[in-house]
Amino acid sequence: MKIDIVNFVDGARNAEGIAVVIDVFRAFSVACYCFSKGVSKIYPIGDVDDAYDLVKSFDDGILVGERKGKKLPGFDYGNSPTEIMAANLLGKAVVHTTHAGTQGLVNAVNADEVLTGAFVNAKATAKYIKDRNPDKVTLVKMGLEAKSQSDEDDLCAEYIKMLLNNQPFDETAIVETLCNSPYSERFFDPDKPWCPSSDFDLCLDMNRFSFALRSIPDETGNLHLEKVNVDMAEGNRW
Ligand SMILES: O=C(O)[C@H](CS(=O)(=O)O)OP(=O)(O)O
Repeated sequence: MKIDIVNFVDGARNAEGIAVVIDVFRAFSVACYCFSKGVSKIYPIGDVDDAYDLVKSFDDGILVGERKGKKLPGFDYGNSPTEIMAANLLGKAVVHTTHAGTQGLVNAVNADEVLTGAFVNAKATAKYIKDRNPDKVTLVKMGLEAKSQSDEDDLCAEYIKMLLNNQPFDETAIVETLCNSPYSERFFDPDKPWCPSSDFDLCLDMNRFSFALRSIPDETGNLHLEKVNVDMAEGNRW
């Protein structure tokens, strides 16, 4: 299995094999928490106006997402796992647009299969890939605003790569590193209430979920995320 690590929208566009689009803070942590709250579907969208249009086609649709970290006008929830955990989302269709994460999914058009990447389901994602045994895996780090490197996505890519290679990785050290990272400061800044410290904790709740999220087009051509439960006991070497 050849594993490449690439960056941002260009990296997503050129990703081959199984692509894992990684966005720890916060898009793909949020997506996992949405499924844990019983949403029916998540539609990752690039353009904000497309999100406003798409949600109108659902009786039970809600808008989740951000630009510059803040909830968008008319949206039901920000890109915040804390908000998602407090919401009643059973059966809702989530239309999700974010500055970085969802841009990677909509641009990963050359991959055979596209998955989301986050710490909350990293082992399940790696196990899913190992079971598929692909020739090529591309780990796409979306970083800050899909423009610059960020510690959490770099570490998550390294972590998934080590899991795929059956190598040990100190998960406690990941959390410690991120506690002291400048990329985590916004979660502890009283002037940024849209990034609560509980989001930091929820995004770093390592391997809380035993499912992978696949991004696949539906019959109308819109992408949606599909939850794939992964048997973590059978053949689990971690
Ligand atoms: O909502 C977030 O935390 C980020 C903001 S930014 O793009 O990294 O500045 O959005 P996401 O798309 O989840 O990375």
